[in-house]
Amino acid sequence: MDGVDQTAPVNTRLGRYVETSTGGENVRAYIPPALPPSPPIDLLPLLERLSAAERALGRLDGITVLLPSHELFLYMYVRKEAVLSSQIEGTQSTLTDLLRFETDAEAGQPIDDVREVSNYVDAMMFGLERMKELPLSLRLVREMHERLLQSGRGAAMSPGEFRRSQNWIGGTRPGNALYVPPPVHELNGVLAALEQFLHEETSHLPALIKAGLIHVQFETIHPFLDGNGRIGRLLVTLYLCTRGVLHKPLLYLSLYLKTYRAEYYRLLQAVREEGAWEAWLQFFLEGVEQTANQAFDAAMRIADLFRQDRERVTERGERVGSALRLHDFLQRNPLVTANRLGQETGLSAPTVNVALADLEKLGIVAEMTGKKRGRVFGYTAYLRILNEGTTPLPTGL
Ligand SMILES: Nc1ncnc2c1ncn2[C@@H]1O[C@H](COP(=O)(O)OP(=O)(O)OP(=O)(O)O)[C@@H](O)[C@H]1O
Repeated sequence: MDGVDQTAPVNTRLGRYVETSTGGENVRAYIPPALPPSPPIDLLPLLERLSAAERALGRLDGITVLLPSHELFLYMYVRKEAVLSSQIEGTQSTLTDLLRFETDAEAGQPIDDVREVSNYVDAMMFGLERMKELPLSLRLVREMHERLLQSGRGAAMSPGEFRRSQNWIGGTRPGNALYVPPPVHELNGVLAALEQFLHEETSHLPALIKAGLIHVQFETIHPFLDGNGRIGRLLVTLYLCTRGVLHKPLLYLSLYLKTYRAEYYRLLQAVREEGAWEAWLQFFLEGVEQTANQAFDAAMRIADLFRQDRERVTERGERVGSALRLHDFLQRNPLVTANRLGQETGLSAPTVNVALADLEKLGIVAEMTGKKRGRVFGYTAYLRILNEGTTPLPTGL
């Protein structure tokens, strides 16, 4: 490398640069060394954070036993993550838009935005199912990517395929980019090494630490033309599931990474430029702890809400059976059309209408469109908990 001080100690955590030409310009592309970092991660200053994150994660994982409705929570949580993760990417859809889209009701945001979020849900659900038959691997990552970009804006960005052209991050052209990931001819090598690290057991690093290393390495490689952030965030959760740290995919870091985006990007950059893995890991573990605690707290509040609302419906004493049936259905579908409620619960249209009016009087549901036809009902307090943190940022942030 030019300009390297030959007397300075070599930082073996750093990779190498190669000249490559793209967009008519010569740029220096970075090739990261394989994981784990060498010299090894200094775990001592991380221990306190690590054990706090592990505790929080264990508590969250425990709700799958504690909470009878954990499948519902997971179902909604996957959707919330899809909204947040897609907002990082720039779509303005809200959870309500997604749920409306899924109930065939009109969404408030451009259809492309909502479709993108819906594709993300699809990619996640697919990945979770596929992991039952295939180990976490490059193949699985590509298959998820194919679903993520299956339609809408992403369709032109080679869904399911690792890139065949040079990309860059930050800046308006390769020449002024913040970072240029590995050139195409080096991709196979760095990706194979990453795949190997997904399965290695000789480093004896804690699974959470490894999840943090894997995320950064994936972003540094940036193997796709688009969707690297979303797939890289998903990788963290799927990895923790394969390692048995989580029994259900309940941890999603998007809100944390969105909230502290500038710091997040700075730390990614510092790993590459200085080998500053420990600083990144501090930040990552803090994120795991915060996120796991928030998710646990939300799950508990949701369980309480369901119980209290059930009691309120029962105490009313009139037409309890049909109102409870609707309440039950709304827990799985907090946004639903009156027509669908009839179809799914087997109740007649007049019975559904009366039960809805009862639930409205109790303040449990509210009509969302203000229209006479195609009415959509929402389980408002439940939606409020689910929507926490998902209000889109003003554009430009
Ligand atoms: N300086 C950087 N070095 C390495 N990776 C970076 C850097 N800045 C950002 N990134 C990563 O690149 C991701 C964005 O890549 P890409 O646009 O392909 O993904 P996306 O899923 O379409 O977008 P997003 O992550 O914004 O939702 C970021 O989420 C982050 O993980």
